[in-house]
Amino acid sequence: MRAVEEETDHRAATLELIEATRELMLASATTEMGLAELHSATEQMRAITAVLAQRRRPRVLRGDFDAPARARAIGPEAGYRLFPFHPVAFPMEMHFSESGARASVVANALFEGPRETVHGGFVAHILDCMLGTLMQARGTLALTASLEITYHRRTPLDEPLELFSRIVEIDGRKTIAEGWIEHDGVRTAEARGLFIALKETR
Ligand SMILES: CCCCCCCCCCCC(=O)SCCNC(=O)CCNC(=O)[C@H](O)C(C)(C)COP(=O)(O)OP(=O)(O)OC[C@H]1O[C@@H](n2cnc3c(N)ncnc32)[C@H](O)[C@@H]1OP(=O)(O)O
Repeated sequence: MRAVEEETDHRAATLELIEATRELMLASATTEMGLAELHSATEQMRAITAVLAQRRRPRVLRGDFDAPARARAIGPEAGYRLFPFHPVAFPMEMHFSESGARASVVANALFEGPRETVHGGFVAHILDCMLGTLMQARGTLALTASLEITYHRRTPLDEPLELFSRIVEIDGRKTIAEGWIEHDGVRTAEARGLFIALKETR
């Protein structure tokens, strides 16, 4: 068990490590260096993995459930970073208003599906995050029961994208939320999700 101060330092250091991991993933996936550099980099990476793997937790660290609600209480100027400890999750920071949420992102080469286009599965991931985290920001522990995605046009890589979500309807445990992605003011994809509030408390 770590002391509180040490725990804070440890989480901050983990955040930096994860950021460096994201940079490494992009550099690895796109490098054009020669054979010698590739072999040497692979050896160095395996050595780092061996050090980190000496002591592991079973799951990835996660943020506090109430953190999005705290950001929403402050207002749109407060940012909430999703899955900051997870190098594979899409990096995004959400801003909440009374009725909805928004975020600005750029998808790099790691998220490519069709050429120059964000993979449809990542589009769904991004939109599910926009809807699910909006639910969380409203203090509701709910899971996605269904998610319908409409791909209107390609969502481009390496371009600024604007993400939006809002609540459409609440009926007891059921909430319908919708979200969409815009590029240059044009909607590329949209989602409509049904969320069911869990009976149990956390
Ligand atoms: C600490 C950090 C934590 C952090 C936690 C952060 C969570 C963020 C979530 C992010 C989003 C995700 O990725 S979520 C992950 C992907 N989703 C999942 O794995 C969910 C898997 N499905 C389930 O677990 C379950 O099916 C639930 C929970 C969705 C619903 O089960 P249930 O609770 O037993 O509810 P049930 O009684 O069946 O249904 C309640 C009402 O909803 C209706 N209903 C249920 N499913 C559907 C459906 N697909 N389409 C239409 N209607 C449906 C029923 O007809 C019923 O209506 P009526 O008879 O009342 O009219």
